[in-house]
Order: sequence, then C-alpha cells, then structure tokens
Amino acid sequence: MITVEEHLARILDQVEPGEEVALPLDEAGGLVLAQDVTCGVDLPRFDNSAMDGYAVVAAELEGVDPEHPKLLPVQGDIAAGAGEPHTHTPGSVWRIMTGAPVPEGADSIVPLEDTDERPHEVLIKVAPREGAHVRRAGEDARVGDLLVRAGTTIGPAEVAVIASAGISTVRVLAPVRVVVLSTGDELVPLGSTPGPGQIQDSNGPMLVSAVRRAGYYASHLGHLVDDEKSIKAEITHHLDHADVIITTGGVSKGAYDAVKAVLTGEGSMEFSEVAMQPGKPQGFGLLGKRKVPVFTLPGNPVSALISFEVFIRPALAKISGRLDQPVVLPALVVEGWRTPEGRRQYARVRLSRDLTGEYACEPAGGPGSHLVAGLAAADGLAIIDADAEEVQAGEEVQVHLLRPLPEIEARLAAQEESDAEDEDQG
Ligand SMILES: Nc1nc2c(c(=O)[nH]1)N[C@H]1C(S)=C(S)[C@@H](COP(=O)(O)OP(=O)(O)OC[C@H]3O[C@@H](n4cnc5c(N)ncnc54)[C@H](O)[C@@H]3O)O[C@H]1N2
Ligand code: MOO
Repeated sequence: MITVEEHLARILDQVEPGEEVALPLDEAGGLVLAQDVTCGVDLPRFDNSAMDGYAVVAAELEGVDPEHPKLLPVQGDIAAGAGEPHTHTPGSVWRIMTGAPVPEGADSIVPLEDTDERPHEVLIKVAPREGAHVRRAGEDARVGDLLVRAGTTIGPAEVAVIASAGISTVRVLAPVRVVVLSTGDELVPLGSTPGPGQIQDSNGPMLVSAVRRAGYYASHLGHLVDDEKSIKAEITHHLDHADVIITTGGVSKGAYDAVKAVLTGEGSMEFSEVAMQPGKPQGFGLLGKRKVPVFTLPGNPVSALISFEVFIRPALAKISGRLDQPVVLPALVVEGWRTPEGRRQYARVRLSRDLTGEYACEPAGGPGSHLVAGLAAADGLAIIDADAEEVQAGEEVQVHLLRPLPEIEARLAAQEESDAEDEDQG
C-alpha cells in the first residue's frame, strides 16, 4: 500500500496547468488570469462628483453657515454622461449629479442636503472644505498601474476593475472540462427503475455535482457495462476532447473489474492500493496523445466522493491554475468510534457547537463505503491517523469540510436560535 501523500504526489507530478486562451471578460469569471492586467487609463477617468449637489469653489463660500447662508445663481445642470465642457464662473454654481464631470475651475461639491435645493438660484447653507465630494481622476488607479496580477482567479471585483479600465478580452487558463463515466453492469441511470440486482447510478450525478460545485465544467457521459471493449472505446473517444476523465467502479479485485483490466499498461496508468479508508483502490495516469489525466475511482459512492476531495480537487486546481485549499477546522469529538488499522480514515462527521462555542463533531452514520444517507448528513471528514485504533470522546480532530462553512454556520445558528426559543418556552 502507498500513502495518501505518495498517491497525491504522483498525480500532481503529472498534471500540468492547462493551455492559455483569450476570452471575453464576461466569460472569464472563475478562471485564472494568465497575464498581468495593467491600467491604460486613469480611474476615475476624470474628476467627478460623489454627490447630487452644486459644484462650487470652496474659497467663495468661506464663513457660510445656516445662520449666514449665501444665495448664488445656478448656471445650469451637469448630468452624469455630460460630454460638453463646463466652466465655473466666479460667484455662481452648477447643479451637478453624482458621477458627472466637475466643471473646470470648481473644486468642491455642496450636497443638496446643505442647500435649499432650487434649480435656478440656490441658498448654500454650509461651507464645504476644499475638495469635498470630488472623486479625483486617477485616485483609484493611474495609467500603468498593475490592476490584477497573473495567477489571480477572476471574481466579480476583478471583472469590475478590468471592465472599468475598458479591457474586454483577457488571457486566462482555459476552462477545465471533466467527463464522468460510471461503470458497472448493475447500474441504471436516473429515470429508469432498477430491476432485480440492479441499483441506481448515483456516482455519475454525484461527481458531476462535485466538479461543478468546485467551479469546473462537467458532464456525465454515460454509464458503461463491465465490458472491456466498450469501456476502452468510450474512454478513447473522450480522450479527444476531455481535459480530465473520471471513471468509477471496476478497480478492485473482482472478476468483473473491467476498468482496471482495460487500462493496465496504458499510458502512465498505475493502479494502487492507498492506505486510506474509504478509497483504497485507486488508479491514475495520463492517456492518449493529449495526455489526458484519467482518474479511476472506486465504485463505492462514499469512496468515490472522498477520492474526489483528496485527489481530484487538488489536481483540478493545478490544471486550472487556481489556489484551492480545503477548509480544515478542529472539532471536539462528542462520541468516539473505532478506526481501521494501517489506513488513514476519513470519517464522516456532523458538526455542532459545544457550550464554549467551539466546533464539536459526531459520526454521521456508520463507516461503510456504501452509506450515502450518512454521507448526506455529514458536514465533513475527520482525518484520523493510520496508526490510530480508535477515536475517543473529548479528543480534538481535524475536519475537512464537505460543505461551504457559511452553510454550516447558518444551520448551527438556526439550531441555536430554536434551542433558545425552546428554553424560553420551557
Ligand atoms: N476481495 C476484495 N474485494 C474488495 C476489495 C478488496 O480489497 N478485496 N476492496 C473493496 C473496496 S475497499 C472497495 S472501495 C470496492 C471498490 O470496488 P470497485 O472500484 O471495483 O467498484 P465496484 O466493484 O464496481 O463497485 C463497488 C460498489 O459500489 C457500487 N457502485 C459502483 N458504481 C456505482 C455507481 N455509479 N453508483 C452507485 N453505486 C455504485 C457497486 O454496486 C458496489 O456495491 O471494492 C471492495 N471489494
Ligand atoms: O476503500 Mo473502500 O473505498 O473502503 O470502500
């Protein structure tokens, strides 16, 4: 058996960041920049007003206050988007809208609230400080400034600054397309009713969902019977267009473990027993001319999802260029359990909060790799050393989250609220 670290290192040594492509900015969200983006304009592009109000020269309003207001003529309106130049005439003001260019010569804005708000002549009641409510050209970024560094994942804020700079196309690492294939004579797809001895294919939809939640493209392109010829043909077909292929099932020791039989000796494929539970039988290698990473996961649903978390997620991060670390947090064990000797255990646990406000955890269902109801109840995986024999109540364990933390926090907060209500009523 090899360790989890050895298998992961083997995978990460072989996968490479994907190719660079130029994409319209509005299709690049979630992808990683392959170029530094520098600013070709000042941001803001011109001095403009931060308030609806009146553009003034502060020095002309010295000493003004509510007891000594000053009446001034209004030269007209300047709306956001106004392109024609406007100039300040001493002793007068322009009425100006938020985002509109400040007229030449004016240096401050008096907000509507500090005036009597009239359009033709206006009573100013408060003296502005010089520069008040003027958004200066270049105060955010100047021509030549680095806006977003290569290697950054493009989120909404990056899109905003790149768009503001007028850049419509960016070079990014190409989107990663994952093909998921389920194998097993016993499987029937969603929408079909299993006959005797058959079960619903849950790994296909589960892994597509895992890939998508991690931020990549995935399609479930079929469930294959345990026939070596058709498995080979199907995998070969997807080597033309997939960036990653994931299969499940057919990799342990059974007489019908066709995936392993077909792929053994192909490309750089290696089949290993990894010292982990669940997830022991693993296969990985690069196949075909395009050297497509192929993961052959064990068929047990819990094993397949844990394999995704432990091996595929980091590989997808490397291929896509993304920074992606699992959220791992400490929790105190409420109720202990036994662990398999010699294999690191990824134990499904559900989180709660103890009286001190720390996270606590307890097993979610049993340890069997087929227990999907327990899997759905789990918030995370407690990572237990290979040499441990049992986990005792009161111990602290590290939990690799399977759900977004905000979702878990929201549930715990709702639980605390309902507990408090029950206590009030009781
Ligand atoms: N003699 C041994 N038998 C097994 C060993 C072993 O070391 N010696 N290892 C066990 C472990 S651990 C695992 S994990 C499984 C892995 O088996 P395979 O990858 O070959 O998977 P299958 O045999 O095809 O299926 C296992 C299990 O999962 C169910 N399954 C498969 N695909 C799906 C799917 N798409 N959706 C839902 N459920 C699926 C399948 O029906 C089986 O029950 O091997 C153990 N055996
Ligand atoms: O290693 Mo298997 O994945 O325990 O069920």
